[in-house]
Amino acid sequence: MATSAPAPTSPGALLLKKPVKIACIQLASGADKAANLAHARDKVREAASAGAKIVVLPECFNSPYGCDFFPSYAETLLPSPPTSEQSPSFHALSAMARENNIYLVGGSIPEQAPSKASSSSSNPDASKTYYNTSLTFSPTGALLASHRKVHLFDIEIPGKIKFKESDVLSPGNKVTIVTLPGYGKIAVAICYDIRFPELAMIAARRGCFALIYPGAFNTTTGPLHWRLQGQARAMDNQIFVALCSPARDLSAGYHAWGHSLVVDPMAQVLVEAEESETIVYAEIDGERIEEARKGIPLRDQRRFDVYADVSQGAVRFEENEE
Ligand SMILES: O=C(O)CCC(=O)C(=O)O
Repeated sequence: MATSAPAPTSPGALLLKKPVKIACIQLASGADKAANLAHARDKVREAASAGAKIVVLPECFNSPYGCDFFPSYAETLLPSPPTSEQSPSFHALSAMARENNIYLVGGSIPEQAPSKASSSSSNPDASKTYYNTSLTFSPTGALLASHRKVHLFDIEIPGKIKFKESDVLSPGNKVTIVTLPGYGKIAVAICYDIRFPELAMIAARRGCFALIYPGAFNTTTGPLHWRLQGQARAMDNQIFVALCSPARDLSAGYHAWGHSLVVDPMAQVLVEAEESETIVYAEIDGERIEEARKGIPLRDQRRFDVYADVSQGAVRFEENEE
């Protein structure tokens, strides 16, 4: 992993080299992992048949969402590639990307890795570290990038919602920028990561054309902040933003907000789902980024003599080669 980055893309270059159709699959999943993977495969095929070349799945698409579920659904991803016993989801996602000739941002799955801490504890789970991890695959089925959720979802709004991912999960430690050959760069982060504008700003200043967040907001914070966060990250960075949620399942312990959406660089919502299973599509075009940046030229007006440029300095990031 690098701790500094190449110079940001120069103004004027088209960050998205050609228009592309993006799809967010608002997937209904349940407790049966194999069934979830099979269902995801059908829906990815449907999205690709409709012409999408970048397809996004939701956070924890192969399991119910909740701290109690992470250990039992977790898969081993390293060393990469894992065997199909270690990670059926890795192989299913790779096949979905390859079969449909698409870029696939594979939502997220619980990952388990050997713990760096001593395994002498009597608690068997103390020998493992768990992450909430998103895998992105190329149209050949090759893994392009892996993002471990950096900001864990630890909140308590009395009487409404309490969630503490850090009871079970460990945080990732980098910004993830993925080059999609033929198109340009996207950034991938997961759900609560969207609340930290620094991460989005770093990715945007490194030349991404879109920020992609598999997420699973809930029925308390969803109506308050989901769309607002998507529009805010788009507005601040003059970039496309896609948020992909699971469908809402009122029989599950966690009620996802749904409302998967795509926002343009002027912060206009191009498409937004309701709460049930669906696929939302948007045609996105790099000219829209240039238009937004020409009209409101934030990129030339920044005052790094007054405040720091968060995209420079001690930034931990990972970027694949084109
Ligand atoms: O930020 C929020 O309100 C929700 C975040 C969340 O659900 C998550 O990180 O999975």
